[in-house]
Amino acid sequence: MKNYKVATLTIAGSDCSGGAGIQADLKTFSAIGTYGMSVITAITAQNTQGVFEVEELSKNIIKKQIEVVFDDIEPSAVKIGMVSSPEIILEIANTLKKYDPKNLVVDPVMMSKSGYSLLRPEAKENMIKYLIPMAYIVTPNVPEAQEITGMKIETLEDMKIAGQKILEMGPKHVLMKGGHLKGDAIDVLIGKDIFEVYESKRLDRKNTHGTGCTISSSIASHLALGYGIKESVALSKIYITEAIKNSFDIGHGVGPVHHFYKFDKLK
Ligand SMILES: Nc1ncnc2c1ncn2[C@@H]1O[C@H](COP(=O)(O)OP(=O)(O)O)[C@@H](O)[C@H]1O
Ligand SMILES: Cc1ncc(COP(=O)(O)OP(=O)(O)O)c(N)n1
Repeated sequence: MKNYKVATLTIAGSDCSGGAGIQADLKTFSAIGTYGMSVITAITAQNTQGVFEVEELSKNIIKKQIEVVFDDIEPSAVKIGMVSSPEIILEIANTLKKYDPKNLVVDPVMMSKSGYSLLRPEAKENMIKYLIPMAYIVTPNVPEAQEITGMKIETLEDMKIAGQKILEMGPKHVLMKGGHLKGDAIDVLIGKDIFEVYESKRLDRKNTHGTGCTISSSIASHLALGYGIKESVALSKIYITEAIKNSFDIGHGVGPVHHFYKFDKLK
């Protein structure tokens, strides 16, 4: 099901190497079949080997980008990624409130795989206070869920408990992503009267740059297209698994996942 009249918006940081951030989000929106738009919050200088520098944009230009998009093309889903500072988070939350965005997916990005902090430590509080409660779904990985809840997460049972704690912070749903735990790649969706486990074999692949950005944008796209929450997550789990299976061995570090793997089969 594709519908390029259905618009999706990402509010996130730019990854000049194209594997994560805004670039991954826009590729995913297009691959799933929605019309992608972007509000850039920060420019990162990064590649497959790491993040080398970050420059945040002013809260004024972030606010203005959101306003002009919403005043002209109302997105059917919004995904939030890297938001870096307490001031940027507050500005985004206040601006979005005016538009009551549909299907808000909050990926609480904190650190890149290479270990660079993409969220200032003092911004965590605003993330919990303002963005997480607004979300239709929050998609933390294990280290992020540990930071948000303050609990250690080592098992599937811990993931369920942490997910429940995050749900109590106000979002409608929480997808606990289990890619950082040992064993198979198991994600858990928690909501009111919802408890679903999505399981796939752990793929022995080096090139997984952008997995978190990609699955959250895929969920946003599927919600925008009208799928329900369980189906959106199920289809996105299949999408990320195939994108990892077909990932690119480019660069000298952790290469990116393949957002358009489906189109290879058409050749
Ligand atoms: N090696 C892997 N094999 C299969 N799926 C994976 C692998 N690594 C991560 N995933 C999946 O990719 C998605 C993102 O995973 P995760 O690594 O937990 O988050 P992030 O990319 O935000 O750090 C999840 O659906 C997870 O299960
Ligand atoms: C600009 C930007 N935003 C987010 C991330 C983190 O992306 P993620 O999908 O978690 O992928 P990794 O970087 O962890 O591979 C990022 N790197 N850059």
